[in-house]
Amino acid sequence: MLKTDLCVIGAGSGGLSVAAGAAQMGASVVLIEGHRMGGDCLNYGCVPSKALLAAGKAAQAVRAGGPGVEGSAPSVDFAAARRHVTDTIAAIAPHDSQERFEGLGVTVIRDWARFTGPDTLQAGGQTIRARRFVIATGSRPLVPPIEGIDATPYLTNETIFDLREPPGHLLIIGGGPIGLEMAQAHRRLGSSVTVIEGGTALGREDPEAAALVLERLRAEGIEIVENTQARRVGGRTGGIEVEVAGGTIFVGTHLLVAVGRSPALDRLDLDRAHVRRSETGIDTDDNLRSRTNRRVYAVGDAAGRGQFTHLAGYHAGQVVRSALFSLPARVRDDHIPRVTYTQPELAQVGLTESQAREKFGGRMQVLRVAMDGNDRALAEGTTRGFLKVMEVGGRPVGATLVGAGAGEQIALWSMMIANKMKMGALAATVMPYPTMAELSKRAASAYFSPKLFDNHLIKTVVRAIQRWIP
Ligand SMILES: Cc1cc2nc3c(=O)[nH]c(=O)nc-3n(C[C@H](O)[C@H](O)[C@H](O)COP(=O)(O)OP(=O)(O)OC[C@H]3O[C@@H](n4cnc5c(N)ncnc54)[C@H](O)[C@@H]3O)c2cc1C
Ligand SMILES: NC(=O)c1ccc[n+]([C@@H]2O[C@H](COP(=O)([O-])OP(=O)(O)OC[C@H]3O[C@@H](n4cnc5c(N)ncnc54)[C@H](O)[C@@H]3O)[C@@H](O)[C@H]2O)c1
Repeated sequence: MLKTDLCVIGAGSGGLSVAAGAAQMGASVVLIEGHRMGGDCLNYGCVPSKALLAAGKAAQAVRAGGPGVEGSAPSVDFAAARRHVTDTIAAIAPHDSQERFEGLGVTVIRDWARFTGPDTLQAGGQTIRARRFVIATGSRPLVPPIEGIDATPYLTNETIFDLREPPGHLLIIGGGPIGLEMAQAHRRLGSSVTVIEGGTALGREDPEAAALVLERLRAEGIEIVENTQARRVGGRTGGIEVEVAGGTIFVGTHLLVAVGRSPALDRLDLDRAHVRRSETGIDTDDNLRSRTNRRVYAVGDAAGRGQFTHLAGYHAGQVVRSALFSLPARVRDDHIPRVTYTQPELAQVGLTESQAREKFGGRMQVLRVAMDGNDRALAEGTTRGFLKVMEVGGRPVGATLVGAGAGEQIALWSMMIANKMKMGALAATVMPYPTMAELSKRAASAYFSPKLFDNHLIKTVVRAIQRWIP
């Protein structure tokens, strides 16, 4: 019997952050991982996908050329691109390793954990009794019950990065962030790509911003069919068929299934711990605490409140605060950004325009700045894109950015919204010239300009003062 203050199940983005934080603050911590340290983000998610996208971006830069440089067909070394993926994972892995966590004083057990009671679980041949448990087991690719799927070879995010040869023609079911990031990376590295999307591709995003991304993907030669449900799949690697509603058959060499993810909870024997599930994950209150077993918390994808590494990290901070200090930790979600790392990038924080309109009606105004008015964008030749800021009562309630560097620039709006800052804070900030960051400053100017420049009273006062001063 191992007794501990905190037992964390899952060593991915959320679990590792909880374990590191709690151990460094003096709690005894047991961390249990059934598969790879680092979880999905490091091994099968964010890291390999961004590394492959970077390789695709390099190929595209050659293909497209640039100011004064004519484009030419790139010579793509797929094995080298794949090496970049594994090297990037290897470079980050020590940070998430068993050795590092043991160095922090954490007891690491490599096994699948399952509850045996409300305050006990079993892993690695041991029973662990803990004051508090944190379920950080992440999510798994959802495989829809499409006819023929069991008999057809398909890839998911867990296997696509293992391909040794570029797919000749990659068929992708699902036009969400996974589907589209993989579509662009593979297209740029030389594959033909068809995306089959049941609804609207990037359907959660601002439609105007999503349209810019889709336009670019299509211009690069990716076939994207929307409002088309995959109904049946068949064939074998090299000759895969996807039949859609209406009877059309798409033919390719490989199939990627990217239709969403479901929480990984089935191995846990939750019933034994009296931990109830919700539709999307563990049923938790605003402290991320199970409503049915107060010893148990959930973070990250397992909490069913969104699927992002930075969200898992935010959850971890809140849980450490609550579990170690018994402080209330109401989680928010209005300040959590998200970025789709296609080129152009699409970034969102807070409410989209339509959500803000629905919530605030006429009290909300949209401040819009186009990238083609930004001097740096003109110099770089990256003028497609825009920033939209949804403002209510002098404060941003949402921001949408599409274009080069959108993921970096959204950070400013995340800070504004997280800290409920007013537009004046941005107006008082001096941005270096020429940078894309000036785009955000322009949004603040767009807010203040009418108040200053279209104001009859100000004009009258200025004229009066000018008449009086020597
Ligand atoms: C292709 C792809 C690209 C992505 N890109 C991004 C991105 O760019 N930015 C971003 O923010 N997010 C991205 N995500 C999402 C991100 O990867 C997840 O939101 C994040 O990994 C969630 O962290 P987590 O700690 O909840 O779960 P995970 O990182 O999945 O970790 C859970 C861990 O728990 C272990 N586990 C499960 N059950 C048990 C058990 N019973 N006992 C012991 N161990 C167990 C698993 O083996 C796993 O290691 C991407 C996801 C995918 C699939
Ligand atoms: N850049 C990032 O931060 C990033 C990147 C990748 C993944 N993620 C996370 O992972 C999550 C999962 O991503 P995802 O793209 O798998 O899921 P998703 O839910 O975002 O998109 C899946 C898409 O598949 C479509 N679909 C479902 N069934 C279908 C069918 N039978 N035929 C055709 N289309 C069908 C849906 O309409 C939807 O548009 C994301 O929501 C995100 O939180 C984040």
